[in-house]
Amino acid sequence: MLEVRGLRFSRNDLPVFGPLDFAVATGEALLVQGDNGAGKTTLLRVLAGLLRADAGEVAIRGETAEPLLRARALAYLGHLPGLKADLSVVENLQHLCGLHGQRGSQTIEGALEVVGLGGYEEALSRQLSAGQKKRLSLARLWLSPAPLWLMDEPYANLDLEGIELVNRMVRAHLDAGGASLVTTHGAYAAPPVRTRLLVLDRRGRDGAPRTEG
Ligand SMILES: Nc1ncnc2c1ncn2[C@@H]1O[C@H](COP(=O)(O)OP(=O)(O)OP(=O)(O)O)[C@@H](O)[C@H]1O
Repeated sequence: MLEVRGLRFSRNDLPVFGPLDFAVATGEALLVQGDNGAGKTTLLRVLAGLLRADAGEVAIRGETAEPLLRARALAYLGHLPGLKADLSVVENLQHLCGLHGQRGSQTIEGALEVVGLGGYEEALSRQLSAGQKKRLSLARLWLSPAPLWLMDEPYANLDLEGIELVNRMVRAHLDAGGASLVTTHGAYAAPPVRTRLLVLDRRGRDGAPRTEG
């Protein structure tokens, strides 16, 4: 699904990560681990095409990841929910599905039930708690037609049931032929699925990242 070769990123001439080489197959999750500041978010933002790498190649299903292909193939769940505060829960999902597309087999109402937000359809997103906002972002991911999920700390702000929800969603997505990258600094759970491990490490900045799995 995803193949990365020699991927390197620096800020103000200071290396953040890389060069990194890794691959994620269909049906697999890649767990990206590292301490605060190790570069996990930066890596996901580079893969999503939101930041430009200094060097390296990213291929999706064997094709160079040009912007249009990234837009079709990747769904990014970031730290910030990217919601419109004055739109309702349903309106937010309609807006996001308009921008990013929608899986034919899913409805907005169904996705809200999946993430435990049934009954909140008309609530404004600014009225939601942090965990409920995360659940709304997860509903957006659930509706996305993209096969590769980039999930930045998906467990943050979630209660135990929410952690189980993320695990169920990742498992279902992989079973349906998807793949996923999940960052964690280790304080949260990890999906109990077939998982590769990529450890980003501040020592990686001198060119020695550890890749396992
Ligand atoms: N917008 C920015 N401008 C300048 N430096 C940044 C910016 N965002 C991140 N950094 C720096 O880049 C490095 C990697 O940050 P990144 O957010 O990728 O780490 P992380 O592994 O996701 O951390 P955390 O676990 O705290 O979320 C850090 O040293 C951080 O200070």
